Amino acid sequence: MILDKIQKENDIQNIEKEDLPQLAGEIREFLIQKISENGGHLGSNLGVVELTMALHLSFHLPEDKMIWDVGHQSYTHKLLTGRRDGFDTLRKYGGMSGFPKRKESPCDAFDTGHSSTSISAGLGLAMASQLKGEDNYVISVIGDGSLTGGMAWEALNNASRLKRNYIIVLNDNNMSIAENVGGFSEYLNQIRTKEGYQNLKAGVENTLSRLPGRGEQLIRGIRKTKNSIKQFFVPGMLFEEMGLTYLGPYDGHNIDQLTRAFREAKQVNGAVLVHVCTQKGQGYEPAMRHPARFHGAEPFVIETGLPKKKRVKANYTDIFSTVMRKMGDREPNVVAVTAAMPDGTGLKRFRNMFPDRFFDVGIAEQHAVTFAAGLAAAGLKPVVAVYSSFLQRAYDQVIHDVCIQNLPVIFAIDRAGLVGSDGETHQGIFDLSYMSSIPNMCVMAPKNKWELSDMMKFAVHYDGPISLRYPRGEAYDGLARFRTPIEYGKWETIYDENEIALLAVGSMVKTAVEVRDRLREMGYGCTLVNARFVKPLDQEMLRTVQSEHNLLVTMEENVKAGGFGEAVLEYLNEIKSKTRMISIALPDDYVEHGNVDLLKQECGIDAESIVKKIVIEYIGLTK
Ligand SMILES: Cc1ncc(C[n+]2csc(CCOP(=O)(O)OP(=O)(O)O)c2C)c(N)n1
Ligand SMILES: CC(=O)[C@@H](O)[C@H](O)COP(=O)(O)O
Ligand SMILES: [Mg+2]
Repeated sequence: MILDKIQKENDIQNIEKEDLPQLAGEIREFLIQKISENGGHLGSNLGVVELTMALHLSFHLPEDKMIWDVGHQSYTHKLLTGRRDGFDTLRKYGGMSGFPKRKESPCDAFDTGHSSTSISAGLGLAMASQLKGEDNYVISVIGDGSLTGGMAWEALNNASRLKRNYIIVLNDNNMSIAENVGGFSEYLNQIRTKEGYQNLKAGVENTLSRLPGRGEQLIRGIRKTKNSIKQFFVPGMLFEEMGLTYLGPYDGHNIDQLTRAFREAKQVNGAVLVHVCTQKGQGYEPAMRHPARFHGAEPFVIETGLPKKKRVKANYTDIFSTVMRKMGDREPNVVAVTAAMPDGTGLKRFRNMFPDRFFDVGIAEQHAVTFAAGLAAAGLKPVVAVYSSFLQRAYDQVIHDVCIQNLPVIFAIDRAGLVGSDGETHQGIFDLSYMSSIPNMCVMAPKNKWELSDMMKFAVHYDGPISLRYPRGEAYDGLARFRTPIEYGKWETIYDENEIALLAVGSMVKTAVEVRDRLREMGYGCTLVNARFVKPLDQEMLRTVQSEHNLLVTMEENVKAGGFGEAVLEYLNEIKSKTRMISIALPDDYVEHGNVDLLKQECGIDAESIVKKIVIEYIGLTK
């Protein structure tokens, strides 16, 4: 196998040119095999095999710096930098990350995970090299989807300042996770297809030739000053006018063409954009046919492309999806907004039924929030469905555009809590803190699948900003008989006893049920409160509960700092409570990738760890 010859970075440069296509084939086979076992981002990785090979043939690592936007497509890069064995533990606890990590390899120049950061980071690295007088190359690889993010354009706007070489590779596969959206995407689309380009060219020439007197002259002038009219009228024009050099478009599966392009790009003094066209899922039929499903795949059967495990129970996203569909029927003012995640957030069904009331704004969380604020200011009821970690981007928009004006925007925050194999960048562990810190924001979390539906119904009639968070994965279907109506700022008592009171938020109610069962087996009386509202707190209930128990235990799947436990503690302090409290929450740290149950154990928020902690504390209290 040619792949066996790749033991470390730059080894690819010793492979014979005629063996490169075979190497590409072996890499694809390897990736399909490993991702079918462990899950991972298949489509994007299959799409960039030749592009990554060409980059590694053209640059020298780790001196040259490659930054992978989002980083979900960095698997071939990992393979070519000596991390083949890591694929056995891909995205597992303690194993290799699915994203670039500086701590994993000196060849990973910058950590990524959230989109549209690579140009800013690359520009920073290039500018630093310029200041230090270094002569290495810096390359940012960004997808067409990630180029819908405003941050990428903020960086491009700055790139013309650079006086040394800096290469931006636009990997254009005409897809985000779902179809890419927006004007720029359509522009690329037109250029990419030969027909589109020909039409554009003909159109431009036509228009110019109709200009009285000077049209023909203008066309001749353009042809003279640029080596072809194509170069002038492709997106290059846009980039060139921004002070960048544009090269392309190139066939992203042709290693020869790509290496020649990079040779040319290296000659440019300043920022240069190399436009490369690839096919998502290249080389694996099911991934080419279903790019969204194979963007991030669960383990699957290679022959059929079908998932290895059949999902039996509904997850929270499914429940949200159904609620939205029904709400769309009943509430004509409800509109839905997503930042490039119609599949992941479950809005696809709403989109299909109410296309005019559905907005995919691209990977643009900040814009999504302010856009929703605009919709709300005009009397509509926008639901922004967004992953917890991606909403971090729009903190100021939530404050400045939604909450100061007290606008009725609903934030449906999916993937809130530990998400598992995507790791640090994607864990949704801050939203309770950042949403509760904002005046006017109401913060809720459902205990089970029915409560998510009830909360959405409550939210749609609530006149102000409101957020509800729910975790990735299977929806809890326990505690079905506890379905008291949602009342603003009121918690729900599920079990009422003495001694210890568990005050649990959202996903932690399920854990609290288990904790309570174990404590009761040990002979402790245990109250269980579903703290539905994190903000406002149910102060009335809290006052009563603290007076009737010896120990309060708050439980949340969120970092401790600024979370539910701190809010409760603050109130207890305010009323000069003497009742002892334990806060079960995530540590002041980033949580790496791995199985969620394992991560919970590591973080001490699983039932067993909680019981141990409570018992030690309680025995100490009652001695
Ligand atoms: C801020 C942010 N929002 C959403 C996502 C989820 N996300 C990951 S990859 C992706 C699509 C990226 O499209 P593109 O850059 O074209 O890469 P491709 O998958 O096509 O290779 C999205 C929306 C993210 N990682 N970061
Ligand atoms: C790379 C990225 O940001 C997404 O593809 C993310 O991995 C999706 O996560 P889910 O699998 O939870 O939808
Ligand atoms: Mg893309």
